[in-house]
Amino acid sequence: MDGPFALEAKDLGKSYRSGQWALRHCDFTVPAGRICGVVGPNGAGKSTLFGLAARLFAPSEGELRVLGESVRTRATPELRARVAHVTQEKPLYRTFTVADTLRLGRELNPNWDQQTAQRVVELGELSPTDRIGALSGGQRSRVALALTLGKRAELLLLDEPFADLDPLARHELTGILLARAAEHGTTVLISSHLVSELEDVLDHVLLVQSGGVRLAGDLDELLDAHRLVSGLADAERPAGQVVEWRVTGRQATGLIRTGVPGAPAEPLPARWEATRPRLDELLLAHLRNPAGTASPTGTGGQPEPPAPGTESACPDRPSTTREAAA
Ligand SMILES: Nc1ncnc2c1ncn2[C@@H]1O[C@H](COP(=O)(O)OP(=O)(O)OP(=O)(O)O)[C@@H](O)[C@H]1O
Repeated sequence: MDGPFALEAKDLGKSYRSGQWALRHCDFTVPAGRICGVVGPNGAGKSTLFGLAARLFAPSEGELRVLGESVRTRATPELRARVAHVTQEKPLYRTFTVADTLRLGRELNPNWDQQTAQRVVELGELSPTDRIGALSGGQRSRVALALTLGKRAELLLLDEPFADLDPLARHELTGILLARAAEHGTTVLISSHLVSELEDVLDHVLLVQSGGVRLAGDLDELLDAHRLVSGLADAERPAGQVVEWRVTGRQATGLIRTGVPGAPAEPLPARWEATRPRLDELLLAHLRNPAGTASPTGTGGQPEPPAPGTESACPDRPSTTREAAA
């Protein structure tokens, strides 16, 4: 897909002082105006990616362009105003009141949207005189989101923004976020472990695993390019790249990448059933099979599926056979 891109990474890598690479050889793009989920296990490199995009630190190798500008260029106040970042820690001044905090937001941000910021705190029934230090974790998250939305930035980097919010608050704040993003064409990168809650929210996905980008692309195209299949284990298998394969008794099930996203899938052999996976099914199958062949950009070859009968590599499923194409 052509630009404009909100993010463009080429061979991006970041190592910390310990020498450990948190991200390495990452190539991906996120088109402007997308709501992009950044998902992956603990320690995968998601927060590091947000930190690079927010210019908290520089890449150790490769390049990352944010809203068309290299993150290696000096961060001017204008560039800073275009990006809002909520870190997992959501740092706020504990001695400030809610009103002080919003006032600071207004003074620091030329495009400040007081109405939206105030609405976010009022919906949480926070009083302007409440001290930040006396708020619960979820209430502090709400104030941090109020500051972020009030900034009216072009790119929102939200690292686990809803982690300590109750389901009602998550639902309500997601609604405000989406409405604001749709109205202003804002690009949103949002990391979360609550994948099933995100399916209706996202239109783009980055799956980060072990410091690499495992999958990246338009959500519908990625889902269209995969099929959950089930059939008899000894029958001719459907064509496609095997992401995950399980045999239980005579029954086989698996996740298969059927081809180029958007291209019609090949017809199934007789006696196989196929369904489009949900987002959580797609991601979990890829995550459970880190040696899988899925290419990071959303296309891939179609090697022969592996032969059935391989011993399970999954310690919690001893009676199940599971294979990932190498
Ligand atoms: N300041 C740091 N110094 C050294 N290593 C770090 C630092 N921050 C992160 N790392 C390492 O970089 C890797 C990626 O960490 P990161 O915080 O980006 O993961 P994450 O995907 O955000 O994880 P989580 O889902 O747990 O928040 C981890 O191995 C982590 O130990």
